[in-house]
Amino acid sequence: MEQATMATVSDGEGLSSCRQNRRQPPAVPTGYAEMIEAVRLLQDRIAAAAPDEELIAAVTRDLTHAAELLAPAEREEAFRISGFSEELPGNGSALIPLVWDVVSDASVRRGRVRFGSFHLGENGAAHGGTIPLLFDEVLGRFANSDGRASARTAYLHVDYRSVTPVEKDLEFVVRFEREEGRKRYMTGALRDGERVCAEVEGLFVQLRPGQP
Ligand SMILES: CCCCC/C=C\C/C=C\C/C=C\C/C=C\CCCC(=O)SCCNC(=O)CCNC(=O)[C@H](O)C(C)(C)COP(=O)(O)OP(=O)(O)OC[C@H]1O[C@@H](n2cnc3c(N)ncnc32)[C@H](O)[C@@H]1OP(=O)(O)O
Repeated sequence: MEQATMATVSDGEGLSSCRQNRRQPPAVPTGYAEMIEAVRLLQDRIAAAAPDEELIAAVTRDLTHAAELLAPAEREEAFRISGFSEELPGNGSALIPLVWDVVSDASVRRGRVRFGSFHLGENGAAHGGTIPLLFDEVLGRFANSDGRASARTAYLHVDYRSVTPVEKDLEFVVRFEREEGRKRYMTGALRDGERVCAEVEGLFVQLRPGQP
């Protein structure tokens, strides 16, 4: 059975140390990645469809059946897989736009991302709320990397420079700018080829002991 581990960590200021829960990466069962991929495909197909009543009834029946199948497998957060497994594309979350080909050194992380029809706002452009969602995920993971104690997003400042197309492979770059005590400053950009779609600046603050 999986267990959250306790790690001794610095508070970043060298004044004291604290212990915070760090969950172990979950074991990923065979076929799990394919299940999440099927959810992504479903989200995109529903977003892109204008189904007739007969099709709506059939899809609703099958989705309800799938939800019933999953109900007995529900677990406490510490034992869940979706969104927590770095070995899965998009960390196994169907909410976050699909992220892959991530390469990183200590200060720069790059990767590719694709927004689907599920993330459409209008006129082929991604919904404005999905871009901070991507940035929170990729900046947040970088801010929490290399065994650092858990940090939460204090702010994300997003500049929308040009439209972000859905159903197209894009590139992102994230920089770990600096750490000041508990504060971790990050920047990033999302690009469609040479064109900058959005830029971000984010602050992540390390949690104090016992802080929820
Ligand atoms: C979706 C949940 C994810 C949870 C992640 C948690 C742990 C991560 C563990 C593993 C991670 C693996 C992957 C992570 C992937 C994605 C990460 C996503 C992260 C999130 O998506 S997380 C959800 C959204 N997030 C919140 O739900 C935060 C709500 N909020 C608070 O929990 C507090 O607000 C907090 C903790 C932020 C600070 O509160 P606090 O009491 O601990 O600290 P305090 O206020 O003393 O600030 C200390 C110094 O930061 C400066 N400071 C603070 N806030 C500032 C601001 N907004 N602007 C400018 N400066 C600011 C102060 O000015 C002071 O600066 P100075 O020391 O220089 O005076």
